[in-house]
Amino acid sequence: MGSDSARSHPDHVEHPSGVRVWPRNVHRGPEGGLKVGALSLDRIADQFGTPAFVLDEAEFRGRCREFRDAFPEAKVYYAGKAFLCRAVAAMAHQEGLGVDVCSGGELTVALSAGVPPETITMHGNNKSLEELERATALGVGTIVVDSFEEVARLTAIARRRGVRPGVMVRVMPGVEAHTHELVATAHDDQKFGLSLRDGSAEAAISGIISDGVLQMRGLHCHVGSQIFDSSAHELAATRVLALYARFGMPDGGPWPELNLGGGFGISYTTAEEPVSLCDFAAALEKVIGQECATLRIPHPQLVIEPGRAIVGPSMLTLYRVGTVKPRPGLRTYVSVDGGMSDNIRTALYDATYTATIANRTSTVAPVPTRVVGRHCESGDIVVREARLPGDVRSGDLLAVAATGAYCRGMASNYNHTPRPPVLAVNHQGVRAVVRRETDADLMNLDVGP
Ligand SMILES: Cc1ncc(COP(=O)(O)O)c(C=O)c1O
Ligand SMILES: N[C@@H](CCCC[NH3+])C(=O)O
Repeated sequence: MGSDSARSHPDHVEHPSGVRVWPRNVHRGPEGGLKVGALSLDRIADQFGTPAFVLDEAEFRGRCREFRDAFPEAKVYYAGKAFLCRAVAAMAHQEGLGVDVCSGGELTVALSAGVPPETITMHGNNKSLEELERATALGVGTIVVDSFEEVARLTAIARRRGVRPGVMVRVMPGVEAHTHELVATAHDDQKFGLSLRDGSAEAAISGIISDGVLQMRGLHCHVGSQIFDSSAHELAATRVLALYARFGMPDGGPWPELNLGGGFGISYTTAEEPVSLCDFAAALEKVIGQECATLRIPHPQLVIEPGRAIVGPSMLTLYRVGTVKPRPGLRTYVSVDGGMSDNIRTALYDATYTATIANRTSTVAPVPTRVVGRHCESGDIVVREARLPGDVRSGDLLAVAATGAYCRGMASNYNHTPRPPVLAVNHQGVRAVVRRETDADLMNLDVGP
C-alpha cells in the first residue's frame, strides 16, 4: 500500500526491502532525529511527554482513500475496535467511510463525532439488551446478529417499537485463516457467528425471513485478522454466496449486501509483506463475480470493514529509554517508560515490531536487543527481537512502528499506569486527540474504604 518515501528513511536497516512500516510523513531530519512532517519527535516528546502514540493524519486519511480506490464498488466501514476516538471517527466519516462499532461505548464515540447512525454497523457476540434498544432507537444502519437469542431479542424490540431494523446474520463459514489462532474467527471452534456446518446460520435466516419483522440486509462473515492474501476471504465468500443462492435473491433483493469483514494484514517488520490492496481486491472481486455467475444470482453490494490496515501503520509509539542492561552472550535489555499496558500484542500474540532510535542516528553496529516495558512481569516485552545500535542509552527516544491498531485500544492500567495520549500530526501541527491519563483520573475511580 503506497510507495516508499523518497526522503531519508527512518531506519536504513529496513530500506533495501522496500517494505514500508513507518507512516508516510515519518523521515529522518538532517540532524539525525525522526520527524513527522516538519515536527521532530524530540519536540513532540518535550511538549507532551512519553510514552505517547503519534498519529500521522495523512497516513490515516490516505489509507481510507486507498481502500475506497481499491474497492470502488464496495461500502467501506472503518472497524473502530482497532482504535477509536472522536477525531479518527470524524476522519473516517470525512473520507467517506462508515464506522463499525462493537459496543455501546464505541457507538457513543462514533455518534458524538458526527457519524450518522445509518452509516454505522453494530457488532458483538453478546450485545446487551440496552445496546440493542439503543441501536434500534437510533436507527443504526445495520445490526449484525450473532445468535438465536439475539434474533429473538431484536425481534421483540422491533415489534414493540413498530420499527424494522436492518440486520445481517453473521455466518461462521468454517474457514481456517492463516493467522494467529487468537485472531482467527471463521473456523467452527470459536465464539462468533452462526455455523454453516451445523445448519444454525440457515435456521436463523429462515426464522428472520418468515417472521418478517427484521429487515434482512444480507450476510456477514469475518475470517480473522492480520491476513496476508485473499484466499480465506475468497473461500468464505464462496460459501456465503451459496447461502444467498439457497434463499434466493430476486433482482438483487431482498438482501442487497455481502459483508466480508476486515482482516487485511500489514507489515510490522520488513519481513512481513501482505499482497497489495489492489491485488487483494481484484482477486476477491473476480471470485465473487464468477461465483455469482455460476449460481445465477445478482452480484450483491460488497461491504468491507478494515481496521488494522487503516490505523495500524498510521501510528507509532514514542518511548523514553530508562535503563540499558547488556546481558553478555544473550542480548541487551532496553527498558522503556511504557510496555504491556500500552502494547499487549507482543505478550498476547507473539507480535513482532520494528524499533529505532528517534532522537539521533548512530554509526555503532546493531546488537541483538529486547525492548521491554516497566511493568512487574517478565513477559512485559514490546519488541522481542530488535536490532538497535550498541550505544543505545538512557534518555534516548525510541520509536516503535505500526502501533495504531489494537494497542491504545487494548491498553490497560496495569500497575496503576495512566494510559498514553494520542497525538495527531497534520500540516498544521500536533494536537492531542486523546489526552494522557493522569494519576488523578485513576484515583477518581477509587471510592476509598
Ligand atoms: C466483525 C469484524 N469486522 C472487522 C474487524 C476488523 O479487523 P481488522 O482490524 O483485522 O481489519 C474485526 C476484527 O477482527 C471484526 O471482528
Ligand atoms: N486484537 C487483535 C485483533 C482482533 C481483531 C478483532 N476481532 C490483534 O491485535 O491483532
